[in-house]
Formats: sequence, structure tokens, C-alpha cells
Amino acid sequence: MPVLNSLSLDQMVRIIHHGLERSNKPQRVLIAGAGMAGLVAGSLLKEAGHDVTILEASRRVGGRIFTLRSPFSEGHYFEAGAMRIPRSHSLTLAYIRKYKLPVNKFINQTPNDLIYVNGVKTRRRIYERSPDILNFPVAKKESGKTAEDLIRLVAQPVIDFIRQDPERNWPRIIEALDRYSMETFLRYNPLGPSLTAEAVDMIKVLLAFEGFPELSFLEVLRNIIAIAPESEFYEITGGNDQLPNAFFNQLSDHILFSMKVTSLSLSGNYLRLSAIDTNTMQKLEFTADRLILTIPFSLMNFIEVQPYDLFSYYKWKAIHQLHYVSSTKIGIQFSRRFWEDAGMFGGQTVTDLPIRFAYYPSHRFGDAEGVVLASYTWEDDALPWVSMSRQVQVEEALGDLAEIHGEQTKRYFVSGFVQNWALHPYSAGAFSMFKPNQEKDLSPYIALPEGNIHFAGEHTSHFRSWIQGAIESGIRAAYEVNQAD
Ligand SMILES: Cc1cc2nc3c(=O)[nH]c(=O)nc-3n(C[C@H](O)[C@H](O)[C@H](O)COP(=O)(O)OP(=O)(O)OC[C@H]3O[C@@H](n4cnc5c(N)ncnc54)[C@H](O)[C@@H]3O)c2cc1C
Ligand SMILES: O=C(O)C(=O)Cc1ccccc1
Repeated sequence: MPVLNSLSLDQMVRIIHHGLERSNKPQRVLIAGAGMAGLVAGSLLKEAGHDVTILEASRRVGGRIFTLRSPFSEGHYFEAGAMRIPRSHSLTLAYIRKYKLPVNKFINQTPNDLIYVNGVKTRRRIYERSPDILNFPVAKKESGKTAEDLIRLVAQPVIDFIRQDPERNWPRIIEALDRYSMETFLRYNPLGPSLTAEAVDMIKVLLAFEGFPELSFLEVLRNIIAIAPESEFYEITGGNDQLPNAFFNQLSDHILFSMKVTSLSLSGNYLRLSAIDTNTMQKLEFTADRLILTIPFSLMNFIEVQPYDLFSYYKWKAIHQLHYVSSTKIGIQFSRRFWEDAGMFGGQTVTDLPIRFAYYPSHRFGDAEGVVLASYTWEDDALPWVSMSRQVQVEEALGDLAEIHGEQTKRYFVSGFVQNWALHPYSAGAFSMFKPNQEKDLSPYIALPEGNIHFAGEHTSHFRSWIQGAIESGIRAAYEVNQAD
């Protein structure tokens, strides 16, 4: 059966608001994972009349939407997972509208952002007027250009070509450029101007891509467009976990928590899932007509599949090879919003210190207290943090913030929390991103059903590494099951 990812975004928004067609052949459906993909699929299939059971290894819904309220004071929280929703993500915003959740602007960048790089401390507005202030030894032709200018110099012709006719041109771009890493394309661009190593250094530091230069250029391009300076973002006021929690009311009788799936097998015409109740360590068996797996492929390698050829060679290849980005987020609560004293309301600090990026809250301006995302790192920048105790990680992040904002920062320290996603037992990484050649080698197979087994999750979508991707995949998988004969 072909993957029905031919649904347009408009069709998917209609499905969000009006549901799938009522099934005339209700099936028993097992869903592994109660993150956004599993919740969306479960919600739509239950509405369409199917018998849905969701097995969730942890004790909560939401997965990589993880709003932490403890150890922070009442009303304060830290988004240890997803924090910003691009205005262009129509599926995410459609569910937020469906559940009538309050949103406010997530202020991603402001002219008042602090930049502390190469020992130079300045503000974004000053850097944008004279980028050479940061002393990157770029070539003459690159002088006077910001990191955004430089990457657009190389990437804009590709973006313009895709936008001329996405349907026709995106496959041609994949054919031509899938083999390139970000680093290689920017420095040895086969289609146009290239950049010096020093200009690429500036891009990596200022645009957060220092962590993964060896990842696919096309994948980085996709995200550069998504988090471009002119992009607008939202957050759910009071915490993004309200989105997965909104599904819980409808699905609470259909979700089994602390139920870790360990194996899947074919039993006659039925699919059999084994799981361990992590509270009692008791092993349980479940059978179903159809199965939707939303478990990240980083963890699918630990699920026993019998017989092995239940999955094709290329499905196994995707499970074995799909790359997961590591990420560390450190949240620190302060008793005084010293950043607002410095004219920073939302927005970020960019630095080559180990914290790399700090983000200031876009909500409750003027409050006494506030929680800062003191450090947000990816890949190579994230891994060294894992070598330290959580306490030392908080101390190191506090020290970097003090170097940027002044020693008084330490006086306002209240509490801190660290989330190393590479250590998270139920995601084993932050999100999937392709390495060179993986768009061509893997993407045709990641979402493809294997018999009555369907695949959902951000890694199976066109919006990998975003909530939008999880939602898209949940709708697509539910549509596949509901259409099945
Ligand atoms: C650090 C970070 C920052 C992010 N920032 C953003 C952002 O700003 N904006 C945005 O839109 N997106 C962001 N994302 C991505 C977004 O959070 C994810 O794409 C999305 O939440 C993934 O949903 P999912 O359902 O595909 O997977 P998950 O949310 O991972 O759900 C999978 C579920 O399966 C469960 N599970 C795992 N193994 C088993 C098992 N063996 N048995 C049973 N259950 C199991 C897990 O507990 C989990 O609940 C970010 C992610 C991270 C990690
Ligand atoms: O917005 C974020 O922080 C995300 O994690 C999504 C993402 C992933 C990779 C590059 C840019 C944004």
C-alpha cells in the first residue's frame, strides 16, 4: 500500500478540524508512544470508530514536548523540549486553535540581543550594522556581511530555485545536493559562490549550526528557512505541554502508562506487542489488527522484531542509520529579571562560550522572578555537557551568564535544571536530521508501512525535528489505517 503522504497541508488541517471519515470496518489499533504523533493518530482513529490502545513507556503524555515546572516557583516553567512554533506551521497552530489554547509571541531575536563572540561583546543591532566588529578574519569579499548575509549569498539561489516550483525543483535539488554536508557545500559550492573557512566559522557560531557542520546541507537549509530572522514564532502561554495534555482528556481511557514496548511479532493474522510494566516489571502481551510505531528510530533498534523480515532491508537500514541530533538544555530561575534591566525582553544571547545560546522568557514581563534558558546546545556543542554532573552543568552555565551579564547574576540564582536529550531513555537524542545522502537513501523508506505496521513520529515526516512533523505523521498514519481495507 503506498504511503498516503500525498495529503496536502490544507487537507490535513481539514482532518484536524473535522476528523477522518467514519470507518465501516473498525479495527483494533495499537499505538506505541504517546508523544504528539501517537496522540494525534490515536485521537483521529478513536473518533473514526476504531478500538485504540496507546502504550506509553513514561508516566506522561507529550514526549519531547516537555514543560518543566519543578523545581521552579509557582507559575514559572522551562521548556526542556519544544519551545517555539513557527507561524508557518499550520498543523501545530490548527490543533492549538482546535483546543482553544492561549498563545503569545515567542520573541526569538531582537536588536537588543547580546552577542559575545571572539571576546567581543556587542548588541545585535550594532553587529548587523558592522559585522566585522566580531573580528572573524573573513576574506575581503565577505567583509561587512552578517552570518545571515553570508549563508544567503550561497543558499539564496537554491532557495529561489526551489520556490519557483517546489514540486518539480525540490527533487532536482535533492539529486544535485544531497551528497553535500553543510560545511562542504558552503566552502565548495558547485552551483555558485563559495565561502572561506572563516566565513563558515561565523555562520556556525552565529546561526547555531556549529554543532553539526557534517550534517546534510539540505537539512540545515530547511531549518535555516524555518528559523530565519524574519520568521515569527509562538509559544503556548503557560507552557507547551498544554497541547499534548489537551488530547489526554479524550484519550485517558486508551493510554497505558509505564508500558515499555519491548518486542513485536506476527501471530497468525494478528500483530503481537510485548511490553514491560515498568512499575511491576511484569511482562504483558497485546494483539491488534494494526500497529502504529511512533518510537524514535534511535530506540527502535532496541525493539525485538520477529520475524526479522517483518521489516524490509531498507526499513532496517533507515532504523540503523537515521541520525539523531543530541541536545542539552539548561534552565535557571533567577530572583530578578536582570536581563530586562538590560533592555532584553525575550530574545537571545549568542556566544562562543560553552552555553552557546541563551533565551530569555517571552512571557510575564516585569515579574520579579523568571526562568532563563541559560544554555541550548546541539550535537558537538551539546556532548561535552554530558561529561559533567547536573550540578556542575548548572554552575558552568551560571558562570557563563555571569561573564556576559556581570557577577551580580550569581546573586539572583534560585534553581536550575538540566535536560541532556542524549541521555533521555525514551528518545535517545533530540530529533532526527539527515547526514549527506540520507535524503535519497533513507527518506523513501522511513514512513513506508510494513504490512499492517505503520510508522509515525517527527522522523517520518517532511518537518523532521519539529512538532509539525509529529502531527503531520500522526495524521498520515491514521489516514493509512482508516483507509485500509
Ligand atoms: C531539545 C528539543 C528542542 C525542540 N524544539 C522544538 C521547537 O522549538 N519547536 C518544535 O516545533 N519542535 C521542537 N522540537 C521537536 C519536537 O519536540 C518533536 O519533533 C516532537 O515533539 C516529536 O513528537 P513524536 O511524537 O514524534 O515523538 P516523541 O515526542 O518522542 O514521542 C514518542 C513517545 O514514545 C515513547 N516511547 C519511547 N520508547 C518507547 C517504548 N519502547 N515503548 C513505549 N513508548 C515509548 C516516549 O516516551 C514518547 O512519549 C524539539 C525537540 C527537542 C528534543
Ligand atoms: O526550534 C528548535 O529549537 C528545534 O529544535 C527545531 C530545529 C531543529 C534543528 C534546527 C533548527 C530548529
